Amino acid sequence: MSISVRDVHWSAGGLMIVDGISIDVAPGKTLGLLGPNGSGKSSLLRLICRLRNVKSGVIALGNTDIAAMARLDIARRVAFVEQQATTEAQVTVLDVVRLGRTPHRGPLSPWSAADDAAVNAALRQVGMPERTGQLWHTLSGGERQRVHIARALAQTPSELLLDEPTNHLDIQHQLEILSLVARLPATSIIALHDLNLAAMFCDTLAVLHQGKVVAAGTPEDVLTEELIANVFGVRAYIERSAHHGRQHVHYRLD
Ligand SMILES: Nc1ncnc2c1ncn2[C@@H]1O[C@H](COP(=O)(O)OP(=O)(O)OP(=O)(O)O)[C@@H](O)[C@H]1O
Repeated sequence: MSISVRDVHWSAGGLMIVDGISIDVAPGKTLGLLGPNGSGKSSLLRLICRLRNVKSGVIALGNTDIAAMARLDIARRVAFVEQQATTEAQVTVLDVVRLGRTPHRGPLSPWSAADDAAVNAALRQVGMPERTGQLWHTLSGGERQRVHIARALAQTPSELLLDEPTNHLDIQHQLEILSLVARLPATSIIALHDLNLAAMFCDTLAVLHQGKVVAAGTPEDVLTEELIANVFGVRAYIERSAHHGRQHVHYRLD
């Protein structure tokens, strides 16, 4: 496995927020992390890149327990696009995306052609190659989100963690970003609220509820009317899309 989470617990404020979670993501695959607000998705992503330390259990990248890895080695392979990530105001798009190269450069090493290539490729992938000189604070919400994704791509990660990356994006860019992530050679975990986009673009899904995994597997196995009722409290009708062949959720108001 590329990412392996084994019986991980994490608590804060006297509450067990990640409560015995186990998930695996095979190399190059995309896992969609679903669950209601407050179910523990962001907390789990922070544990996987060791922004937080597990209380118990093991998180491994490849065969290596991240608790035994140097922070720089984690940063060289794992990129994280956080929800509502902030960036200092007086920087340009190019400055932000260049930050993605930081883990790969020594304190004295000059900026290289490889760094340039990674930054330019990342800007192209999110459709922002013409915006390099624009100041961060003048960008729209969706443009900021795409620049943060470009920063993560410039890091050339082998594991990519995205916390609600479609926030603020118009539908065209939601589809483009998710299809880009699904095609990348990196192993990805994407926290998502849109069940239909998750079914379209993810190889597997894991559904969290109150800090536990309550369903995991292919979108077809996971997205059932019963699960949606039990976890999200919503009535739904599910069919296989005649257009893309994946599960499609229709929400019911009756
Ligand atoms: N440091 C902390 N101290 C106290 N409670 C915390 C802390 N971090 C997270 N929580 C709580 O843990 C729960 C899970 O939060 P988390 O952000 O992981 O949920 P989420 O599934 O990502 O939610 P959303 O879909 O709303 O983004 C929430 O109830 C949150 O208030």
